[in-house]
Amino acid sequence: MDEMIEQSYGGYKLYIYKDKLELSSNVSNFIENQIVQTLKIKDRFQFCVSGGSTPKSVYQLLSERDIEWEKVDIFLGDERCVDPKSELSNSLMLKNSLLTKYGSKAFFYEIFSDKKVDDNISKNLLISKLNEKCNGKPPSFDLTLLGLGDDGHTASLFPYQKNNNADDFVIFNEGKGLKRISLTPKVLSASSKIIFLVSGASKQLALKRLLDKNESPERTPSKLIKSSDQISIFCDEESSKELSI
Ligand SMILES: O=C(O)[C@H](O)[C@@H](O)[C@H](O)[C@H](O)COP(=O)(O)O
Repeated sequence: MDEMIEQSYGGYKLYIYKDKLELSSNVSNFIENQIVQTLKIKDRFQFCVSGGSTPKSVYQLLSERDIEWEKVDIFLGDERCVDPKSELSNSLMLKNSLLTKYGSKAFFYEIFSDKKVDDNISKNLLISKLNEKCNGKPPSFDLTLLGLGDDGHTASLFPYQKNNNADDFVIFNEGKGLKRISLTPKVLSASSKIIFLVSGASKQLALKRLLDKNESPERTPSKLIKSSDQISIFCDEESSKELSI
C-alpha cells in the first residue's frame, strides 16, 4: 500500500497521495473496485465522468483493466459546446483515453455528435438518455467523478452563475470563455458515490475553500454537490498544501 494521509472534514473524506502518479493509480484502483463490486449486485454500472485534463491518466489506466466494460454506461458531467473533433471537446478526450482498449466496450453517451441540433434538443435528448439508463428521479449514477477548477467550479457550474442550482437536470452555462452544458447539483448529488479528483498547486485555494464550512457556494460552486454519504476527495500533496493537516 502506498503512503497516504486520510482525514475527515465534515461531509468530506480527504485522501492525500504523494504525487499525481500515486494519485492516478489509486483512484483507478478505487474506480475499478467500485465497478466490479457493484456489478455483483446490479446488471449495469452508471458512471458519470468529468472532463478537463486531470483525470486523463486515471482514464488511461482504467481502460487497461479487463473488467465487464460492456455493462458500464458512461456519461459526462459536463461538455464544452464545441465541435466534437475540437481538442477542447471532453468527449474527444474520453475517446482517446477511457474509451480505448478494454474501455472501448463501454456504452458512452456523446452529448454533441456530428449532427447540429439546437440547445433544447441536446438537453432533452440527454435527459431522456439519463432517464433510460439510470434509476431514480433524479436519475442516479453509481459513481460520479468530479474535477475541481482553480476558481472552485465543478462540472460546468461556475462562480456566481445564477442557474447553477436550477431546479432542472441539465443547464447551459458560460465558463472560462466557453459555452457549456452541465448536469446540475440535483443530478450529481443523487449519485450513490461522489468523488473529486484534485491535483497540482493551482488547486490549493479552491480545495481549501471547498473544505471550509463557511465558504459560499456562489463563489465555490463545487460546494453545491452534496451527499448523504461522505464525499471522497482524492488529491496529491501539492494541491493540499494550504490545508492545516
Ligand atoms: O469541462 C471541464 O472543464 C470540466 O469538466 C471541469 O469541471 C474540470 O473538471 C475542471 O475544470 C478541472 O479541470 P482540470 O482537470 O483541467 O484542471
